[in-house]
Amino acid sequence: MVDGSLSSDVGDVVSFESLGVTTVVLNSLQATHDLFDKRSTIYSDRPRMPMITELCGWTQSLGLMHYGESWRRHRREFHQLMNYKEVVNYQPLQLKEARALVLKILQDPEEFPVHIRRTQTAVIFKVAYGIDVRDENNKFMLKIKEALEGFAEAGVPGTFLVDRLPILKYVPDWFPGAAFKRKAKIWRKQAEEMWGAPFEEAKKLISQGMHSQSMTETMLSRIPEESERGFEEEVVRNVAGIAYLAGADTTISAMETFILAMAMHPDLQKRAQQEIDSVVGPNRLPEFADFEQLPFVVAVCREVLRWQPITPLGIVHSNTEADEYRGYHIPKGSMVIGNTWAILRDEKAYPEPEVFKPDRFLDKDGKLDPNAQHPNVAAFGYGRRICPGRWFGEQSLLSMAATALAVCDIQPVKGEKLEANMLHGIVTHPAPFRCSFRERSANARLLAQEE
Ligand code: HEM
Repeated sequence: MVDGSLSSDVGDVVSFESLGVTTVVLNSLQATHDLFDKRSTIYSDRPRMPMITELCGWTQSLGLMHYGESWRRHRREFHQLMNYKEVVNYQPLQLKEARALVLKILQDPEEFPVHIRRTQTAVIFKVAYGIDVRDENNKFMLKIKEALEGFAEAGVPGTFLVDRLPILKYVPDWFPGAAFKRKAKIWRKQAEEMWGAPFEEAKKLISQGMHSQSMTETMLSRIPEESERGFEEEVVRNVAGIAYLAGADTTISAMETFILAMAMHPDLQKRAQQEIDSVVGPNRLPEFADFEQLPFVVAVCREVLRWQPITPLGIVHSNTEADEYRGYHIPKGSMVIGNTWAILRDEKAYPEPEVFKPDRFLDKDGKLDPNAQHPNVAAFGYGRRICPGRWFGEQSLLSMAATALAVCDIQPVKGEKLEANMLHGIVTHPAPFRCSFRERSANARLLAQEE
């Protein structure tokens, strides 16, 4: 194989090599299933990224951890508080914040992306730490912003030579060309503060009895007496921290895409509103128990996740053993990418894939069709690393979407044509767009205010 050159004509598996590292891209559901599910014991690692993990200290991030005992321990702890049964406990908060969100958007429609961000931040901070965070100039938010700037540079494999030549991590800081080590020192300190500050604050509030229930509180209370407290607390800190880092931006993107889709498709929006009106009636707003009778609204949210995948290339996996697949040799430590974009745009599963069409998830009676391919086959990643926050994320999207549909009409700004222009990154967002929000009735607004 030649450096950097594509080496496959098979189509749903592409492999290439660059600077000694093999990258394998899996473009079909079958291929992701074959490797990430059936061979999950060897395809659940993350690639080694010495700059961001070993030097900048992001080893505490569950999303970047190597597959092994520590990852399992963190993942188990996270799952215990975020599994599909437990997330029901967060529904009242999610609904309350969804209602506050539509009111803020109606008051100040131009800033709707800011309000979505603030809402998601508030929800996740409350759930993770029991702390109320309302604006982005809050001390925790500023620390996160600072640390994420470092992450944006150091977390892209290949930006720093040390990712290709890990031995470089041992050169002394003063060595010519070791600017990366001096940068890493600063970013490490920022990352430490980002993970540490809200956790310490939550602990302080707990000890003062001024604290509402949170993941941090529950996890701390479960630490057995006889265990090593320092290590156990570190796990708690890491698990609470990753909830915000992995969960906020992704959910924000989903809600932005929902608004874009509704503004682009007034007919579909009207249908979803009519469904809500007929099931929920004029005297209350949608609640989670209603979703069983709101198949079209649920289908709209599924289509949001499919139409513009939030993580188009997922998060890279790596293999802990050399392997063979469809005639390819996949050396140990390769970068293995599930091409979520290709899977969710597969014409066989999703005819006219570029069209926003919630009906693809419904049967002829308008019910959710169990035979339609659910976007969760790829939207939340794969195998043992599949997103453990997916139930929480789906609940957030459903609650915000249904509340917005019940209370507002979402429309393009007069004279402007909206298109799906996306800004692609690890997390994709719609490029900034404008739209208008009008309250559907004074009564609906009042119901939201009652919260
Ligand atoms: C619509 C929203 C979301 C999307 C599209 C999404 C997507 C993803 C994807 C693609 C991965 C990588 C999976 C893989 O490696 O194959 C992931 C990992 C992860 N997500 Fe999410 N996510 C969302 C919401 C959330 C939320 C709300 C939370 C937390 C409450 C969360 C927590 C995590 C964590 C902790 C990981 C790392 C798992 C690991 O490496 O073992 N995510 N997510």
